[in-house]
Amino acid sequence: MIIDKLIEKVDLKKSHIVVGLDPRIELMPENFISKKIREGASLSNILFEFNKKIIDSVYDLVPAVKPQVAYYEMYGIEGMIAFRDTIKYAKEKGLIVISDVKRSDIGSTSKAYSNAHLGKVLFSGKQVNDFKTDAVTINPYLGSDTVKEFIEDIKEDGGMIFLLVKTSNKSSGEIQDRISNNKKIYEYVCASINSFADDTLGKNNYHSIGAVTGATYSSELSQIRKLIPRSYLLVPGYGAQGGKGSDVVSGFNKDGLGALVNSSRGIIYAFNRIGKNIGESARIAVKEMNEDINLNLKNVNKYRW
Ligand SMILES: O=C(O)c1cc(=O)[nH]c(=O)n1[C@@H]1O[C@H](COP(=O)(O)O)[C@@H](O)[C@H]1O
Repeated sequence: MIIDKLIEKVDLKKSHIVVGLDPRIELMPENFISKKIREGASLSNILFEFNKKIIDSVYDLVPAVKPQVAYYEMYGIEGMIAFRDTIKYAKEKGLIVISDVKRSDIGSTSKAYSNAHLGKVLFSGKQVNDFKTDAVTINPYLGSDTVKEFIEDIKEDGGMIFLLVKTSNKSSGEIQDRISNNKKIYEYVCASINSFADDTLGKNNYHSIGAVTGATYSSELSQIRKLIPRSYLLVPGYGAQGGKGSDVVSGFNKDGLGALVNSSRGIIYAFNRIGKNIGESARIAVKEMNEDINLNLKNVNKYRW
């Protein structure tokens, strides 16, 4: 099961970090782009090579990466080639890949999304789902029938899903914090996560249905941690969105596990702040972030190692 492999890698690397692979041509160093263009590189190759520099510099320090599909879709077919190649390469380097696709639709279409990213699609005896990954993000606000399609695939194949619970953006409260029958809407999502989780418990006592909860809402993070104690939390919002180590510790359990903290821009574009090349800067940024989170976990007696 991916959840157990994930925890194994967290322990091996002593890190709770997910590096977000959100490539944007206009944010990459000009000399990197112009060199690639001179060499005749395709757009997909430029995007992939950028990600490869990051992966090569951090794969021994972190358990997972998270490519957000929008940053590939916006570059058309070339972008999606880079998405496919990035997933494959990250897996080859021993990383867990969380594809941030935020999918969901009516049941039959959810099934197609699930096939695309977690399940199997055969044509003429060959697997053709190029984007097969370890875990995906899901938008649960369409209801349980849409989520169940993904759950069938993870039960069969061992993958993981992370349901959006309390997102990191400014207006996430407009709907997610609304109260109905004395409960916030996101609390209903937590209850549904607990009900979905049967039969997905791994050997480390965490199940395969995780939740996305932003670092930018620290007190909600702490509440959600208690509502879904056996779920792994994916916590974006560290760094570029203002989240700090002290904000994310409430997402962890007493066993020192239970949360993966994502940073994308703060790591992949760290060369702007650190002034070394893309890879070296990303490595320094990851080490700093690891130290920050681990130190804060020590302060609250949740440091595992
Ligand atoms: O599902 C996500 O990962 C996600 C959920 C959320 O509530 N907030 C959030 O920022 N994200 C994603 O996490 C990443 C954050 O990027 P940075 O702000 O650059 O670290 C982006 O890929 C976002 O799409």
